[in-house]
Amino acid sequence: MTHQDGNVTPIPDEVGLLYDAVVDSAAVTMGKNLHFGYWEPSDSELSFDEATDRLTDLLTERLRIGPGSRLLDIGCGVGTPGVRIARLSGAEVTGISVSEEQVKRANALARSQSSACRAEFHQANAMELPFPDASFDAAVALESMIHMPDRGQVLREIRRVLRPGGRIVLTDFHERTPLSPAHRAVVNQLLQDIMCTMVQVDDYLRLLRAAGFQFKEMVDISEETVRRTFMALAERAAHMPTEVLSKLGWKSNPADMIDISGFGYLLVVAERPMATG
Ligand SMILES: C[S@@+](CC[C@H](N)C(=O)[O-])C[C@H]1O[C@@H](n2cnc3c(N)ncnc32)[C@H](O)[C@@H]1O
Repeated sequence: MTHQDGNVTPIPDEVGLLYDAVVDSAAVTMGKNLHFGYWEPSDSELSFDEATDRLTDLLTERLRIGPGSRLLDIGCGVGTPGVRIARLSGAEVTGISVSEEQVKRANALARSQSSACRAEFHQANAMELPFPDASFDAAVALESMIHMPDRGQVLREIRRVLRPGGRIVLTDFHERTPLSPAHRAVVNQLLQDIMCTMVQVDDYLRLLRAAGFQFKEMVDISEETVRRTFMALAERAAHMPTEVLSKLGWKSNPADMIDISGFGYLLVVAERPMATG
């Protein structure tokens, strides 16, 4: 469905088919992590792949998990972040994605690790999580909320499957400053290409409260993520064989996003309150 602002509501089955279709070309463009990189000003030498792992670690620090914890990874991609978190934290990770192909690759990656690394992946829709109440200690949604048709519904589902005191740590795209009509057209094309939407800067406080979460932290990490990620993607796209590029089906060009400062990237942390209700 196309809205007045040009945004299109993603349909989970279609998002899954999109990721199935681009699984190989996305690996060439994005690498093994399907998310933005994170660079501090002092990290000028960090490669895109290192910077995407850095973003995973930034979220992991906030999850407060360790050996014996159970983590739900919502929108697990090809398993790179989930396996990394399992390996480095000792937590037991259950990941879900709507893409069957991604889940196959994620489970193959998990099997290639030592038996001390406990991670498994399933095809499932975050709008209806197939898990019992209070069955996880924490949840992470690394750049998957962007694809959800209803963020409020997903947050309610996450709250349900978290134990009291459990944390959700997520990232999302947001409109950081009002976009000019020309910039909005470029951003909307990108959002349509990858079947996602972005939020307004104050949406999360309302969404979290309505889902019964206690707000903990919200950081705008656009400065550390957006510009350099689009520079890296533009650089890769410029050297990519045309058949790989055409498989991705992008009408947008990452180079056009580099100077759009109104497109932002948010890190959000919330907790299911201890008192249940
Ligand atoms: C941008 S990728 C991020 C993947 C992974 N978190 C990473 O950082 O590498 C978005 C992921 O969200 C998943 N996803 C999108 N909509 C979903 C839904 N409704 N339920 C579960 N997963 C979903 C996609 O299949 C994909 O794995």
